[in-house]
Amino acid sequence: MPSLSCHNLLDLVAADEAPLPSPTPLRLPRVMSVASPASPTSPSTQPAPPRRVIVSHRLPLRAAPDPAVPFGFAFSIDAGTVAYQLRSGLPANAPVLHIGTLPAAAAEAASDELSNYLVANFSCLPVYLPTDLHHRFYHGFCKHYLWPLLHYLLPLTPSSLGGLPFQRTLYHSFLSANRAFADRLTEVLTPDEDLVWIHDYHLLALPTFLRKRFPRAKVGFFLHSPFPSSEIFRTIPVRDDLVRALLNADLVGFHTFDYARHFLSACSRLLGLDYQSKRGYIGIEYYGRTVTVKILPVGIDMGQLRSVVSAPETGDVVRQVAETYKGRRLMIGVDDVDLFKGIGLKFLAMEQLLVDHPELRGRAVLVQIANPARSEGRDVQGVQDEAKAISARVNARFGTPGYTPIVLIDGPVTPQEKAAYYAAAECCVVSAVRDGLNRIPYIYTVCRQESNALGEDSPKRSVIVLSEFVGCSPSLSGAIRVNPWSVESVAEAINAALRMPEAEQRLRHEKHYKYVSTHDVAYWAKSFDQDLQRACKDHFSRRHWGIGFGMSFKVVALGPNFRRLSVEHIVPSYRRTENRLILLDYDGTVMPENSIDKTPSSEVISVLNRLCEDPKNRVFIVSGRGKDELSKWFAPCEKLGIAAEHGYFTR
Ligand SMILES: O=P(O)(O)OC[C@H]1O[C@H](O[C@H]2O[C@H](CO)[C@@H](O)[C@H](O)[C@H]2O)[C@H](O)[C@@H](O)[C@@H]1O
Repeated sequence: MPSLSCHNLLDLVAADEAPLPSPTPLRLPRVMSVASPASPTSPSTQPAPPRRVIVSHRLPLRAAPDPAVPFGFAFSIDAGTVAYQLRSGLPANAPVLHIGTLPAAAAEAASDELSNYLVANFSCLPVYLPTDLHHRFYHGFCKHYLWPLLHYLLPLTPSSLGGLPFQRTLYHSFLSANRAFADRLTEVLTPDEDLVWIHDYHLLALPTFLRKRFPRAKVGFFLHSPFPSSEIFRTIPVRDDLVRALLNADLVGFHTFDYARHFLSACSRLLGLDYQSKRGYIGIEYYGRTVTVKILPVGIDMGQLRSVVSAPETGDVVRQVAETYKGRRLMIGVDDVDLFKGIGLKFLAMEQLLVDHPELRGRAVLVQIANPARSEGRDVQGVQDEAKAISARVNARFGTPGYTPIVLIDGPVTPQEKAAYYAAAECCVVSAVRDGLNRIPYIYTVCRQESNALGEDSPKRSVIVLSEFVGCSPSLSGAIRVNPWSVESVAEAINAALRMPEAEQRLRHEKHYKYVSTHDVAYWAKSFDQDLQRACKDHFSRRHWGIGFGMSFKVVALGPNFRRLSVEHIVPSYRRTENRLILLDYDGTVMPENSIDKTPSSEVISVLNRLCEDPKNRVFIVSGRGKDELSKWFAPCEKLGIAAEHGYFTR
């Protein structure tokens, strides 16, 4: 029976954590009129659209140390983050509030004054996590357990490179951090108005904490990482908690059909839940709520990228790069340094290319830009060491004076320099062994199209060699798809790319550009935002009951006419009624769920017979149990109807 659950039980998960410093309640109005900096002010007669609360692990901020300014850091918006870019798809006059942690460098600056300053100037409300908790949450549970696992890396041995085995204490840190986000939201949320959009796997548990406090809150969640096959996901010791947490959102978004499919199969296999597809929407029925599943990959910020590509300094670098690699076949790769980007495999493919195609020696060049590592540990060091070792070996084997086949750039590279390399390269190689989406091929396509640095009239063309294990693969049908684990196939794909006739390159490029430029980040955000509103439209007409303890908390949503049965209601109705149909489930209804002897007691038989004696009654037992067992048990109740095996047999 639904009951209001104890408020404190969810907090028990943090029992073995040092208590979080109790946040001084922030003096912020629940509804704030902080509009997006880019937004025009709404006309005073029109009510502002609901506020959008964007929750991500990190705030979309940069922080440059500067002792001369208040708080010791010069803060600015980090326009390269999806959390910021998505604003372009939200209604222009909708207030926006970001919630997340400070940039790592500025963590020590935490204070209430800073919070007020960041809200007033950037619409960013920081979540302050104690350093140790933040470290165990992010570098411990997130980066060394959950993230590798979502990318199909099982921690087979305690010393596995990259993935650590599940540790309950780290999981508790993860929950504590998620709870701290919920605490912050609780201070400022207007639950019946605001639309909350949570981002990525770091905050997978947040919907449960939030739903517990605000049963009617409008909550969307987008997973930027892959959702792996349920065979992988079900190895997580707390798998049910995490699936239930996602189901506490109203809308759950994925980049690809496959990720959504794996999620649906995890719901089915772990919780026995089914889904329905109606009018293009996938819905999972969960305790009276319908959780909508959305499939739409993130896009890029076209306006921002265009301004980088068209900057005069970018044009200068494009010409320099073109000059440096004149007469060569230039390819580009840009990857974060982590286990899944397959940089080492890419370099091996480059070596294989030069072995198999001597005519490309002295000509083919791969410029590989390594973005700074986002994580720490032996795994990241291992990737860096391996990349350096393989490139050094290939360069020693095939390099000649003035010719270096693999140019590894692992120092800082400005967005303009990156754009210039993309614009100058005739092919882009992405060989990640697993990646949620990977927007590099999108950025490459746009840079090739929009740069005019090598002459206005030069025809636009590009070729992409793309791993089939990354999320953008299904949307780039003109790419040469490869299995990155097969070094020979990648080498052959690169060779095919370099030999592709220009006309074909142009056709493929056009197709990609058309897709990328129309499915940009604004398109994605707008679509998610609209679907979130649609998914929450019934919230007001339903009544909500919280049930379950800790991470298994969920909300039961009931229609307005739904009443809890009570003896006071039933008896007068029963007496008034002339013709009654009484359908009784067996296990858990007629007999207690936990009774060891499942045979109906003599009391049950007698009550059923008394009900059946009344000529106004028709009484049925409806059960999944077999017909033989039920007919034997209820032989003494001759007038009782039986629907056995979920109605397949009736008596
Ligand atoms: O390293 P983290 O702080 O844990 O963040 C994980 C990654 O987040 C971003 O990538 C993810 O979102 C991208 C856009 O949806 C998607 O292309 C990518 O596949 C996802 O992994 C960020 O861009 C990465 O650098 C982070 O590693």
